[in-house]
Amino acid sequence: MRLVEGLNPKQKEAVLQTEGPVLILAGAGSGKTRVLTHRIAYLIQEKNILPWKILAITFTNKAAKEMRERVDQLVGKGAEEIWVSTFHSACVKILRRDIDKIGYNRYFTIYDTGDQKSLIKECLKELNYNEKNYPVSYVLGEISNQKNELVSASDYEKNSAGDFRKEKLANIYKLYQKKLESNNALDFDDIIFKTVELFIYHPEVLEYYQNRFEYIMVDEYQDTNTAQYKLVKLLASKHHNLCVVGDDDQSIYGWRGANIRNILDFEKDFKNAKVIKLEQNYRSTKVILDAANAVIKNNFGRKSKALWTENEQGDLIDVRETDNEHDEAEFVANEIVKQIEEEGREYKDFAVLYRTNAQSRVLEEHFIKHAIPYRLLGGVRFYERKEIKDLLGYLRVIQNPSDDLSLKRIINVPKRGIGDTTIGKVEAFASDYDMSFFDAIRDVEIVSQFGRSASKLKKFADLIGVFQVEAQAGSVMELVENILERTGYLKELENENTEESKERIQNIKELISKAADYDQNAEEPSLEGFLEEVSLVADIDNYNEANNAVVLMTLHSAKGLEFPYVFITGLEEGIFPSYMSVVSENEDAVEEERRLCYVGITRARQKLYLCYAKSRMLRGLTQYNRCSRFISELPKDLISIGNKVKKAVDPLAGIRSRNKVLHTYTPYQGAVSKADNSSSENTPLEFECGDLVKHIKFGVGTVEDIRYAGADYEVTVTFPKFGSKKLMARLAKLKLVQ
Ligand SMILES: Nc1ncnc2c1ncn2[C@@H]1O[C@H](COP(=O)(O)OP(=O)(O)OP(=O)(O)O)[C@@H](O)[C@H]1O
Ligand SMILES: [Mg+2]
Repeated sequence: MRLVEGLNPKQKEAVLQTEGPVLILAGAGSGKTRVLTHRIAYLIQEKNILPWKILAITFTNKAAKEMRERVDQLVGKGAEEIWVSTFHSACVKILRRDIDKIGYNRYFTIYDTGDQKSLIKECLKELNYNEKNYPVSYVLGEISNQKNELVSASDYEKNSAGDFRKEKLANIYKLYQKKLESNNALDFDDIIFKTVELFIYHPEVLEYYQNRFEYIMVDEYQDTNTAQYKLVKLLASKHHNLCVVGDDDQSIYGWRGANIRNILDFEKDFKNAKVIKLEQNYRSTKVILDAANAVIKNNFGRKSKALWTENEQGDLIDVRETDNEHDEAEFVANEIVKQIEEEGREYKDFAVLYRTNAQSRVLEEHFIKHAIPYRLLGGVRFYERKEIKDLLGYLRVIQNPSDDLSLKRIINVPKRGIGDTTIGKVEAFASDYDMSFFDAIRDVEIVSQFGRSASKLKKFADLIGVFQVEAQAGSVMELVENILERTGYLKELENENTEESKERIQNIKELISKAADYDQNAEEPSLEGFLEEVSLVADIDNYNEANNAVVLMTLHSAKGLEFPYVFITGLEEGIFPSYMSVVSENEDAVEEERRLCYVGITRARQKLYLCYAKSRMLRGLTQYNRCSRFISELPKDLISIGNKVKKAVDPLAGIRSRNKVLHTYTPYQGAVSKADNSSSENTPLEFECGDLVKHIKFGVGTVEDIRYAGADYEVTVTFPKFGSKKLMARLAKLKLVQ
């Protein structure tokens, strides 16, 4: 059988065991993803299962695409009919068919974080709550947690009775949800939540999919949250042919609600589950694998696994200490150049990983200096740029005129003389009569009440009406070009003729080519399909292996990928493991960081570099951190300490002792006026507005305001549990949190 050739006996067993629940629990690089691909091919080719009866869930769209290509290679045609997608894409497909049953219509918009924030701000304003007491990101995080746990706004309200703060949060959650509904919009968490809701309230819909998906497979199962788990359970409860693969040691999304229990309790939840362990690693050298095992061994409460490999011993792990982040970046750049020149490597063989996106800037600078081509995943995303969001705003309104949020974004962009007062009036009217903004301005009689603005509103509504007709014709690219021209958006940017406007025009061109690309390649191109694709792209989806460039990304993004050479940078206490995990003294948080480290190490096939800097300037603050505990957990015989490491500090000595993070003070440049500063000998504070600080009793909070007050500063801090507090900075011993 060609399909199982080249698989080891355990992998073969996992492919052949097609019936009933199966858990493939295995360490990194043991071929889990490969097994899934072969399993799909086997089902189609050997078991004659129709491709459209198979559902495979992957973690990124990129992984989905790759899996489809691999299946294509293995079985030839038919692969396009398999549902291989992320949780979100699969659910959007399901919702587009039946969401009208739960009070939305199928042209719903998907809101990103920026949209969500705007909506929360509207809610706070309407409820008359102070943003300082209810910081937007905090509120959103809280709502997201609830949705991931399948707690609806009304359930949350019931649970919060008697708790003043929770009651307020419940009010925000309720209003936020009401607004989403009236805008016919879903946020990211809703996509899963609403699908589960649809299945529960409309068993006939569930039954349709239960019958359809005879075989279900889920990759990276350790990172599913409660809502996703419930979804899978519902879908699989008829045929029970559910195969999940995962590695508890690679669970790195606890902070996003992922529940490691889902994998550990699989055998309890699915009776007669067959558990298959894969123990041979095909990816990495012995040295790299031993290092990964040595680090993860320090976590408690894991299912023990013995990962081994037949691969060669390989190079020792290169541990580098540098003086600062620039030396670190310089080392990485030089090493890449050296490997390329001396070993005949290619740029795409290298990945540089870090804990937070902010660390990429210095690396980029040095790569540019050395003319090293690189691709950066993360940072400010293309679709979050103003001009792109404006254009998408138009597209969204054309597609879903109930989307008040997008409509308000574009109604006066470019300027067409519709001011805030008019917008306020229309909004009040629409809300009184429970209609959408667009319905109000589309109605001639209603519009006539708005005096001088009436004709402008009408003209705008007509323009959208024309675009709606044009959208039916199908070409998204033409629609985008028409919008740019007829609204005068492009002309305005051209007239501006600044560096910034030129860059915006470039971005717009990029959007046009994306639309063209979509028109050509989509099976059935439509505006709705284009918007969906745009909303669901993850950073990692933009990573293209064919590009010969070094890739820079966070450790989180690197999950599931592999590279011959891997650098992990910033291995310092307070950076990685993160400051929050170190100061919280919460062992679970440190263990999650350690799993992230395990993920990072196991991305490497041939050679691994671990870098740390004695000092690092990050977000305007210089820090002196000790070398990460993860380095000290490596056996000495696996590492070589490179030349640049100053032997004066033995990186392996005393690291396990409690680590201290030192910060140098940077002058505070916020609310204090110059006069105040010059008249004072006061030492500046180590934090400024927007920073996180820690208070012994209240915990971690956000600095909202700082005022100079004689020998000290009066600082206003909002704490998630305690609300807003005014504190004297030194007296209260506020400490900066990274
Ligand atoms: N039986 C095998 N023979 C040869 N190569 C294999 C075999 N099984 C897997 N590999 C290779 O090993 C590497 C790792 O496989 P894969 O990505 O499927 O592992 P994984 O368990 O999904 O890893 P991760 O935990 O990082 O997601 C890939 O390059 C794959 O092609
Ligand atoms: Mg995998």
